[in-house]
Amino acid sequence: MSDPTIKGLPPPPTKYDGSPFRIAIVHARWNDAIIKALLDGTVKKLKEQGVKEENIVIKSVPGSYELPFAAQKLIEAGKTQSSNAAPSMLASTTNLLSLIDNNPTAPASTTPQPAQSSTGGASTAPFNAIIAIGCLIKGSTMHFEYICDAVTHGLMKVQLDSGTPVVFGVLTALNDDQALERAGIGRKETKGHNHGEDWGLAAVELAAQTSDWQKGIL
Ligand SMILES: Nc1c(NC[C@H](O)[C@H](O)[C@H](O)CO)[nH]c(=O)[nH]c1=O
Ligand SMILES: CC(=O)[C@@H](O)COP(=O)(O)O
Repeated sequence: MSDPTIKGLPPPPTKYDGSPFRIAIVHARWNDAIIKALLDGTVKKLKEQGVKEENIVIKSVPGSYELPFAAQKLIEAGKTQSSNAAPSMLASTTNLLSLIDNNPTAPASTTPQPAQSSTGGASTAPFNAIIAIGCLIKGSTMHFEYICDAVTHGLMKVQLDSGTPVVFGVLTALNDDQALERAGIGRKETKGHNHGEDWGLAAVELAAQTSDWQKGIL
């Protein structure tokens, strides 16, 4: 492996508070010993930065090729949940008019509920970031190259089209040891570095920065 004093992700310039955010992780199940280590590293870092466990949604798909589609659908599902949790403005307006008519039988006003329930339960806000986790290991055909290319471009397209950050958590390893070392479970003494930790950091940073940028805060 290359010199760790040169290559790698330095600590973030700002310690971001993850507590307001809702993160979805979608992981492939191929090469599951490596996936499990990556997933553990990702969740550990998310929690270290304050993301609440109830606001971390974890879903799985068979393989990495399914990650872009799943990421797209999870983003849509998060937005659907959010709109379902906030009663429509029409319903609120109707109730307001009923109250003006002094109609005692009118239903109570349906003030839109906050995304975070009053009991502090799981948020129903749209996801602030998606982390797509997979592990592709080169075999003896070109299958590896085609999936790597499709998944990489697919995940990038999902994030640019949706405006929701999608962290690229896909290992593209030429052999087992490369994958094991990048999951921090290498067979050599050093064991390597768990890239899942980097992905958890990236997700909270992009969630925080995107939240500011959407409000015009630079
Ligand atoms: N060989 C690997 C795969 N292959 C499966 C595909 O990702 C996909 O699930 C299948 O072609 C059905 O659409 N997936 C990985 O994640 N890792 C591999 O090494
Ligand atoms: C990444 C893959 O699809 C690869 O593991 C499949 O192996 P093979 O090319 O030997 O079929």
